[in-house]
Amino acid sequence: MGMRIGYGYDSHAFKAGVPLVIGGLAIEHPEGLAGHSDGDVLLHAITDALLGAVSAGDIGTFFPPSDPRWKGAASSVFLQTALEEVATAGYKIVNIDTVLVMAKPKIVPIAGELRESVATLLGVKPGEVGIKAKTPEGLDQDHVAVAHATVLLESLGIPEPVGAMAATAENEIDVVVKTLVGETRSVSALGRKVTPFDTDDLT
Ligand SMILES: C[C@@](CO)(OP(=O)(O)O)[C@H](O)COP(=O)(O)OP(=O)(O)OC[C@H]1O[C@@H](n2ccc(N)nc2=O)[C@H](O)[C@@H]1O
Repeated sequence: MGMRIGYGYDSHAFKAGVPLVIGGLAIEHPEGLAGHSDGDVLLHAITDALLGAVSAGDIGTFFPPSDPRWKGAASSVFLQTALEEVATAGYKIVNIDTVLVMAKPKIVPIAGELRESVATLLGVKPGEVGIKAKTPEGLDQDHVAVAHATVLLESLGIPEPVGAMAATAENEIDVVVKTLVGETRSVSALGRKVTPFDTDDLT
């Protein structure tokens, strides 16, 4: 059972007159996050963490900021694509952890709702999502929202392709038959050389 780790990061500037959406949740605030899409900094970081975990590129390679199709797009669309990449690679989410760096709004009072929203979008349990926040102290970045995300994946344990399994089984049956009829076995099922068994060794 293989495991893989992914990390994602994003930043967006605050802008007046734009709705604030974080983790798929609409939040009451005088400013929102400027972006080509809905500016959901948290979902963008999570999307990149998922894509990175399966070495599938990044959000910008799938959804270029230059492409007018993604203007004002809901970031759940990007997340959905990343989830499909994870499933196609044969993995599922174990847990995810995030850090939001922003002066305002305060995240702790809405962390429970954020966790529920992100968990629903990811198809995991709220207890498998971490939501934390930091004030950008000493960074002079009060006009910016930053998000970091890490994700742990585990293999779904999808068996080998049927053809390969059949070939292995055929090889193993061949070895068993040859052993039963007394033919000298010189190659194992895995193709490694095996020292021929000599009955004289028993005497
Ligand atoms: C979600 C979207 C929807 O259009 O827009 P926003 O809402 O953030 O504006 C985009 O996917 C948001 O893509 P994002 O990846 O954050 O944008 P950028 O940072 O500008 O990177 C765009 C592309 O350029 C690549 N890139 C970026 C910087 C750099 N020095 N070298 C690069 O090769 C990135 O890997 C990415 O593939």
